[in-house]
Amino acid sequence: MEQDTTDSPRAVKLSCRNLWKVYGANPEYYFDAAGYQIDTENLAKRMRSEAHIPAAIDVSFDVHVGEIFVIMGLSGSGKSTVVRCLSRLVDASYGQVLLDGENLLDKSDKELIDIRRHKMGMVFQNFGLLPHLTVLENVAFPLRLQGLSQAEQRERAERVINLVDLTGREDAFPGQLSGGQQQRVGIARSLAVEPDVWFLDEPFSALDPLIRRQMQDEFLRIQQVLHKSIVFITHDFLEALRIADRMAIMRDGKVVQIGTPEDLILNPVDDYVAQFTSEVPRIRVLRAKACVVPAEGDTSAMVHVSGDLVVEALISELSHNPSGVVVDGADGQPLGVVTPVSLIKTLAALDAPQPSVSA
Ligand SMILES: Nc1ncnc2c1ncn2[C@@H]1O[C@H](COP(=O)(O)OP(=O)(O)OP(=O)(O)O)[C@@H](O)[C@H]1O
Repeated sequence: MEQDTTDSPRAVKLSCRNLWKVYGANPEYYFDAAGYQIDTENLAKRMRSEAHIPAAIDVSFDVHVGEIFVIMGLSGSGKSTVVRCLSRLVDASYGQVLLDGENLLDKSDKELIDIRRHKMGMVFQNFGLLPHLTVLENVAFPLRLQGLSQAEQRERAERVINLVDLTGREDAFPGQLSGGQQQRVGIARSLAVEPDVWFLDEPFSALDPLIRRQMQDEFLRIQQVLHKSIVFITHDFLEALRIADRMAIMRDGKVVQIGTPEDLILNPVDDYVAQFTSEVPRIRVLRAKACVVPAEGDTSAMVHVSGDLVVEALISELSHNPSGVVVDGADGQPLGVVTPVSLIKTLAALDAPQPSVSA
């Protein structure tokens, strides 16, 4: 059962409601105007037994304005299917995809082309550049489809090429660029249309680790400037941890948990989620407020730290203040204290061994 462990009041940009994508000869058979009559689990089971593949099963989540929403899951869990349904590159079998409150599944092909050209940006793992066009021409390509004048195409393309730090390479062909540079062109091209929502399907996974990290930094820098509403697929929890505001974990077509990376690490709903987060150093995620114990005795001489301080930095504070620190909440009121011993106990409890996932 999907669980959203966050409670964010931010405005919703894109909403996915009870979305199903079923591959097979006759997916419509399972749904009527009133929806479906049997429970989700049994319906998916029945589809599988009747030579259909339920690739997305009753998927629901919201992407807030300006948010980076990450989807993770093992191979075949349905991540790409969901994102393709959101952009209607494939048609969902059932459910709703609301962009600014309007259901994309009700739109005509013509309306959709327009929405995709003006409101959506997409970046894929294999870059998808046109080899016979230069960097400038590749980036300007969607603007040509929009019917912008040559001058406007050039002005906008140059602006986004500058944004991804490729100024000076406008006349190069994709084959003359490194993988990282090619993906920068892909990013620039998807941003040229000034999209409202931005879909990125494992955009950095073909890059080697060092370049990948640089591209993540670049991506975060661009997002700080542009504040797009983003759906980002990755296999890599450390990547998710760096970039996600919130994330969904998928398994066998279903969303099993939605939350901040910190929520997922600290409160995984099951072993599958716990397994994804097991490689993450807890001290980079855990915050002081999650480690407090009640104060005993006089704390007036103790240093105060913010409840949002990550434990990595808290350890450094404790090395200078071995009797402990007072941890304050967002309102400035003390939540409790952390001592070296209480912190070791908290971390030891979190690092208890997790059972492995087989899927
Ligand atoms: N065109 C298709 N026809 C039939 N089955 C499909 C089709 N596309 C995807 N599937 C199936 O749907 C399921 C979900 O696939 P999907 O590509 O969405 O997974 P994924 O989580 O994105 O995987 P990966 O991480 O390997 O890209 C898989 O079982 C896949 O075989």
